[in-house]
Amino acid sequence: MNRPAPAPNLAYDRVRAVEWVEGRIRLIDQRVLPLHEAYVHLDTVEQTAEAIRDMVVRGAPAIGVTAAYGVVLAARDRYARSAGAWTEAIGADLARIAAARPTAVNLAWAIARMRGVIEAGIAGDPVPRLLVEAQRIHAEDIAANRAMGDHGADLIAPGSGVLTHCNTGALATGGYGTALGVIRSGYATGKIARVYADETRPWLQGARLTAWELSQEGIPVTMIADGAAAWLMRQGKVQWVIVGADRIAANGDVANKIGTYMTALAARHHGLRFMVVVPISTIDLATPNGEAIPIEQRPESEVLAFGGTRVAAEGASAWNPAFDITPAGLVDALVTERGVVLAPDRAKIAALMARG
Ligand SMILES: CSC[C@@H](O)[C@@H](O)C(=O)COP(=O)(O)O
Repeated sequence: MNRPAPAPNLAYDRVRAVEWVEGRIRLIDQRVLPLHEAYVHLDTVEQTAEAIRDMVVRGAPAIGVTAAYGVVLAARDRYARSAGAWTEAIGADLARIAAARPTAVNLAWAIARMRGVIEAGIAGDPVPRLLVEAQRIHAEDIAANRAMGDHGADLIAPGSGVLTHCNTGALATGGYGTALGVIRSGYATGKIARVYADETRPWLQGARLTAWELSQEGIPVTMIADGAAAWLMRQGKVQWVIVGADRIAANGDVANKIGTYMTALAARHHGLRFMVVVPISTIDLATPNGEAIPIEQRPESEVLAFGGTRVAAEGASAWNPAFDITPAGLVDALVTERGVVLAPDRAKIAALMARG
């Protein structure tokens, strides 16, 4: 049951989480979607780091793309101040952007790639060369997402139901999406009949962002409270859980949005399959296992309050890790632009990365 090719005005073509527009970074403000479609413009490194930290832009690949454009802003400023000393001075700016959020390795990966271009030597004004590199990173991410969409959809039997967590779509990437890219491709080819989305407390990336992206394209999406996931599985409504990741360690352990681990546990208990969809830039061979992945702790207020109003009883405190670690043993398929790794482990991941 093949569905018609997607219309060009679909959400993933229209929506760009991050764009370079007339010498500035333009971000769609993900804090206020879907109620408002507002944009934030960035001119400086400080603004770039703040926008990443404050979740104006979020999602590992989108953070990486934003960081790359942030390096262009930094170079413009440093070069204008000192054409002779900008390459040393920019080091502090790179460190500042890299420190904005610790878990998504795409941030450090994009900055390292931009640093490589600087260290290779740029004669004269660095902006044109660095902008080309940032735009390459952006375009490569979109192409990777398209390839992952096809690889992941191939694994799914026609007419399946799937559960996803957080937002991994056009908003979280350069465009199209990782796990949501597989869902887009799977829906277009009749593999996926129904999508369930965890609301994803406390930021509600599922309810606000995933539901917004899918409903604009006419892909049926049913929201569930995060705590309903195991019971949904028990009813036989889903055959796959499909998620993205912020970092994959060398042994295949997966850091992703808090709540991912419990869906993986529940999937294994119910005999369902668990798919993790990432670009190669999310795999970090320098991190040996999940225990070595830094987990961002976010403010208590995100859990204690809702929409700025305190909902937890006075006197309660909150523990608010933004991510958790799913052990590699719970992952059935790791999907990348280079192809699929079933039951990923250290040796298979090393082989995937060596393929280049
Ligand atoms: C393609 S996005 C993969 C992950 O970055 C995504 O699942 C996620 O956990 C995002 O967390 P967020 O805190 O919204 O940046």
